[in-house]
Amino acid sequence: MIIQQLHDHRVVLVNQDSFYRGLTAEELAHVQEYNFDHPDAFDTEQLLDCINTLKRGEPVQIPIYDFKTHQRCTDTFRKVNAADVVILEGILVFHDRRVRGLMNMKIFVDTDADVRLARRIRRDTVERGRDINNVLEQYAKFVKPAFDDFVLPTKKCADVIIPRGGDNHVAIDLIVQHIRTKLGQHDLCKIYSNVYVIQSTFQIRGMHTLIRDRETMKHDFVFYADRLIRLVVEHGLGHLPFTEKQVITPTGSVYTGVDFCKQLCGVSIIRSGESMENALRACCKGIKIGKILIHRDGDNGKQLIYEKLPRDIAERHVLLLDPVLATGNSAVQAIELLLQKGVPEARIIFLNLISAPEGIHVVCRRFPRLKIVTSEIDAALNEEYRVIPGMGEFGDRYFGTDDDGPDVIYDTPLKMSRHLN
Ligand SMILES: Nc1nc2c(ncn2[C@@H]2O[C@H](COP(=O)(O)OP(=O)(O)OP(=O)(O)O)[C@@H](O)[C@H]2O)c(=O)[nH]1
Ligand SMILES: O=P(O)(O)OC[C@H]1O[C@H](OP(=O)(O)OP(=O)(O)O)[C@H](O)[C@@H]1O
Ligand SMILES: O=c1cc[nH]c(=O)[nH]1
Repeated sequence: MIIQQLHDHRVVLVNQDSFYRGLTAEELAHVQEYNFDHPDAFDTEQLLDCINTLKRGEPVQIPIYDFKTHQRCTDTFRKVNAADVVILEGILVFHDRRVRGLMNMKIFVDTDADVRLARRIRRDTVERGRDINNVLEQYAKFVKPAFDDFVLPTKKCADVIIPRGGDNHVAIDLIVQHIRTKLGQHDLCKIYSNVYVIQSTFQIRGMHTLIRDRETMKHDFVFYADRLIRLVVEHGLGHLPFTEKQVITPTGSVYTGVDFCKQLCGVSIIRSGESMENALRACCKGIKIGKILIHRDGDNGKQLIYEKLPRDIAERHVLLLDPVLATGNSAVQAIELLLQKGVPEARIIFLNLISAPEGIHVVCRRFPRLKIVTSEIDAALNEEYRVIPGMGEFGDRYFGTDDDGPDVIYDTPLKMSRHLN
């Protein structure tokens, strides 16, 4: 049902059943004694191989198991293409810790025992050519004990437990929604749960097209950068905690809403970060704004030159402002300083227009509790540490210093030299 509703070629299904071992001649001779519900009945190593291959983005050949002959087809396989979402289903998929470790979301479908038995009788007599006595015997001897020993205990490993199985339309809708959201996200958001890319619209794409176009003049660059910055700031503020608040409307009715978070502070990384201050001030009346200046010297050398922050910054939620995240070096320096000043990592929201994947890896690995809010994640950094496709030097384009000869060349740029020369 999930796959039907998603109707998306980026979703594939893998059944644990396909990994049933074929029975040996000896086992076949005593098939009534064979326990098909024991974890050993599956080739879990092969299942692990297949899922790992799919997770690497490669297609796999999955065996085909015949429930009537208890054998695998020797010459045919089912090809499963590389996909963004792999749904693995089966009665014992949570038994092996290694298999569980490969899952991003674990769903346990909880159904009453009588429903399970009734379904099984119907299926095995109609689809698998068994008689009812045989089904009941197998149930009592193997299926029920195995459920108690191997299936039920794994219920606690699940992230979500769904009662009533396929009849639970609300649960299925929720799962489908969740997968759709994940499919719409950038790969880095799937890896790091603390990275948020604002939902793209054609308006946003249009603004990005303008600020990235090298033909765009300063006036338009500033106008569209400001519009995008305002959206990022509004989105970032949405990640602050809130408290519930009730007000009385002019009709005398109660409106239950929320109260904005207090104790905020903006911190801009000079110089480009200062372009984001107005948007923050426009949203948060009277907000205090601190400044940090970092000197970029060569590829790695970063030096803190200047900082001026509110004395009580440790008690505040900090909105760190810098429109470009490239190598992440400037951001790391600035965040380290905030942590030294006693700001808890989880209270820092880094607001950003364009991020390079390299910078996201660096910042997220080092500060997993901080949030990054950005409007687009670009493809990469080039060998000169410029964001590609990028928008060139943000600061020079925004502040109009991009036609001063050597200053536009990125080579070992010294932030300070631009400001002091
Ligand atoms: N008699 C018999 N039973 C088997 C054999 N292979 C698997 N089973 C039974 O089939 C069950 C697993 O099959 P599944 O089809 O995964 O069962 P399910 O997941 O509950 O239901 P489906 O939605 O129909 O797949 C186990 O409970 C086994 O008892 C077999 O070769 N012979
Ligand atoms: O992630 P990183 O590799 O550290 O690069 C990002 C930094 O580069 C830009 O500033 P720049 O040095 O160009 O100075 P500017 O703000 O004065 O333009 C940008 O505003 C960041 O601060
Ligand atoms: O491409 C880049 C990299 C760092 N800073 C910028 O402004 N642009």
